[in-house]
Amino acid sequence: MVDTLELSHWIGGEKVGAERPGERRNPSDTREVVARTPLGGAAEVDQAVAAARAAFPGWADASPEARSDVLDRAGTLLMERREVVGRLLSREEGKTLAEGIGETARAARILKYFAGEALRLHGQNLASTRPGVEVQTYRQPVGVFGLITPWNFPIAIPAWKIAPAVAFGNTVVIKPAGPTPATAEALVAILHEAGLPGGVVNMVIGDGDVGRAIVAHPGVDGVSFTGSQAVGASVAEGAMKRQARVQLEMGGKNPLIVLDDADLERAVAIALDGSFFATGQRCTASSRLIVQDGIHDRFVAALAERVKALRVGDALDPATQMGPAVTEAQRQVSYDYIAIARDGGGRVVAGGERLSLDKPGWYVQPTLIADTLPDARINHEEVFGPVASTICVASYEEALAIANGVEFGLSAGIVTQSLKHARDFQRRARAGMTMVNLPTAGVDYHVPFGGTKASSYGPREQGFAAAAFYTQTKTSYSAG
Ligand SMILES: NC(=O)C1=CN([C@@H]2O[C@H](COP(=O)(O)OP(=O)(O)OC[C@H]3O[C@@H](n4cnc5c(N)ncnc54)[C@H](OP(=O)(O)O)[C@@H]3O)[C@@H](O)[C@H]2O)C=CC1
Ligand SMILES: O=C(O)CCC(=O)C(=O)O
Repeated sequence: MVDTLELSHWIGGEKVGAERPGERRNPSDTREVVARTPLGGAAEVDQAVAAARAAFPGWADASPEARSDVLDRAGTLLMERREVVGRLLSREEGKTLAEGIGETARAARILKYFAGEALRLHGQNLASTRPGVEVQTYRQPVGVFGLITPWNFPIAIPAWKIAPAVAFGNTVVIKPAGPTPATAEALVAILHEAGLPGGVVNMVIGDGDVGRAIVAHPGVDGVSFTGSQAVGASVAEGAMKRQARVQLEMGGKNPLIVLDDADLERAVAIALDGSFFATGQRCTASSRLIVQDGIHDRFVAALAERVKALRVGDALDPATQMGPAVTEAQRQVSYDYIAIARDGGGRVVAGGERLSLDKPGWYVQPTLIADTLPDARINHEEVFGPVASTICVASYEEALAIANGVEFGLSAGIVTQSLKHARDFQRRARAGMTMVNLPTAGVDYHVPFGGTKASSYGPREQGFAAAAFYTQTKTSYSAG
């Protein structure tokens, strides 16, 4: 039997919350309790915001080098422990061990990247329009940020919100997603072990009420949220009502276009990765495969074979290629959309049935549905599970119009050997990120991340773009 972790909130550098009525079960084997958790509410958010406010002046005035050193040490510790933390992540979230360890290493690199960015924050020196006057711009910390994170990247997303916030001198209150508090706590504990002063990063574990209390709190100067569009809209409304900064990363209905001239094997490998890795639970997942008629039948047949061959199983089993859904509810969403696609005329060519393994877990068959129509529900609503549909088209122009014809616009991909079509797609795809001969999912950490239309709102996240959200500009005029 494996250990059950006893989790705590982190407030002012202390572990708080001795009562632990909440529990998180292992989605690969629901008999196993991964963690017992406190369930915070408005009172804990109040305490956490007070701690963050108290820590803010000292942290904002700390030398960039001191802030950089903490992030660098935390990155080193996390990288050293990536196997242990990655294992916890996979036990808690259900992605495969390779994916869990890979995500943990990615979080460690994000911490180290922002250790560098802390030292590179810069302003501008300009000539004034008036003689004898100088103008300078500075980037200064904003204050306290509320960070509300989802379960699907339980360490990378907290890392890419916490790291820029603290690198640039802010303090934070983070609310991790209900299903994945233990992985988030591992990150917060490592930051403290690396020397982060108490109160700079506070964490309150709980449900949506904790998120609501953060959004409404007058002591929170900005909110960064990743999750569903419905909750994102309410977060934006609440934050804007009191003029707090807000940044939202929400869903996708990401298209992957496969043109006739694509290399078949390569196209199939790209679709398999984009649609099914991480159990399809990525906002960047390829859920619409838009395939030109000359390659369509061969592509569907070859992809169906690869999907059927995917080994679904316990996330910790090294032979597993796809872990379970994160929760029973999320598994049900996949089942529901398979039924919706069938009702809409789709033909299931792989998966589509309920899946029982030798242990109780929230397993779901990876499912490929062919012959769907561009305006069918399955091609407009985010599934967030291992379910992809194909749409057959006659031309590149038709494919592009369908790719752009949804309310989301996060990531969009094309597989082709035509430079002309690849370049045109990069220009005309209405998405925040375009991928040529690459899966729609799987992004770098040092460049901007985000979408258009209903996928994102506010300044971009990650990489050098993060400074726009986590700093404010001061313009200073001086005359000699
Ligand atoms: N773009 C992306 O990366 C992601 C998109 N999604 C999409 O969202 C769907 C549902 O996933 P889910 O995790 O439930 O997403 P939610 O939007 O419900 O949750 C995201 C985060 O917001 C919190 N939250 C919930 N309600 C509120 C509220 N009223 N105010 C403030 N914070 C709140 C959640 O807490 P708690 O977990 O405790 O409820 C969680 O920490 C998925 O099927 C998928 O379509 C999900 C994850 C990531
Ligand atoms: O595709 C990626 O690497 C990132 C995906 C992501 O951020 C998400 O699913 O929330």
